[in-house]
Amino acid sequence: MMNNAPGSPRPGPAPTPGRSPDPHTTAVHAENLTVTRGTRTVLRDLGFTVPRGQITGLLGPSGCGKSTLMRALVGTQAKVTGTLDVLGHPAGHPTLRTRIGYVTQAPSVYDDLTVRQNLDYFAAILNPGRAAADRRTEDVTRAIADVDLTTHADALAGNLSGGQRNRVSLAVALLGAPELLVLDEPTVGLDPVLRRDLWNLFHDIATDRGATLLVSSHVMDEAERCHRLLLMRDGELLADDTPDALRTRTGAATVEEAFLRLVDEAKAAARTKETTR
Ligand SMILES: Nc1ncnc2c1ncn2[C@@H]1O[C@H](COP(=O)(O)OP(=O)(O)OP(=O)(O)O)[C@@H](O)[C@H]1O
Repeated sequence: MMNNAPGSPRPGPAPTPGRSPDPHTTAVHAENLTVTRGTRTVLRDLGFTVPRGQITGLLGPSGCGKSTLMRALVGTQAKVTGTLDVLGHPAGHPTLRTRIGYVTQAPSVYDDLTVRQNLDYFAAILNPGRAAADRRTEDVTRAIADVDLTTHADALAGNLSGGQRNRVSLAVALLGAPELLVLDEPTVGLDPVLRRDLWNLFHDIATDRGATLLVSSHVMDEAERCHRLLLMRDGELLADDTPDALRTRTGAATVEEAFLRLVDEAKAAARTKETTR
């Protein structure tokens, strides 16, 4: 749990025992989560939980605060206040480093190394020493196959397409078999076949490995592929529900339509509040 003073440079542990849901079933728990960037409050008073072993989609228009929320979760965002627990620890806790895989929007790969060399490098950081050499080779080969880059394993990362480079970053995140994968818009720039294959991989990772995935997107049709959704707009949470429940509750045929109805409801509520002041 975390209750940071505004302006603190990093989320720091300040446990409040007994208030969080069971960390065996809950991967992320947030209460009154607020983030300031510069002089702007970009996340306002968020409260939600992310269940373990499922895919939760973080959806909302560009600039609504998805990346900021992900940065707060992995402990790289300053000026975070409120409660944010991740895998039973305050966000940013050192023991979380090897338990979370985080893929940013900008692929973090070395252009002058091949795909395999990139993976070998990160595998050596995760599992150093000669004794782990065989395990590293296995892990690297599996991660490259997971993201469907086996035929490009010996290509220089600098010669790959944008989508392929994104997949190298994803393979790096998969190396340590993380319990929580935080993926910031992983399907941007991918063709429909690769998008489908990646979503199938996300489901395999959740089902076969029991991992939790938090995947951001501003493409609403990807919402239908998630077990649960966090719908955001302007730094606020509009909904925390399953796609089915959202459609039923709003009487909408699609999640996109449900989102638009929730936006209209929020605007109407804000107008009512304004006129009754
Ligand atoms: N360094 C910064 N200083 C001040 N404001 C910032 C900074 N970085 C981002 N912001 C603002 O914070 C808000 C949330 O940005 P964020 O990148 O989290 O949105 P997003 O939903 O991930 O957008 P996208 O889908 O385009 O990546 C935006 O309004 C953005 O302008």
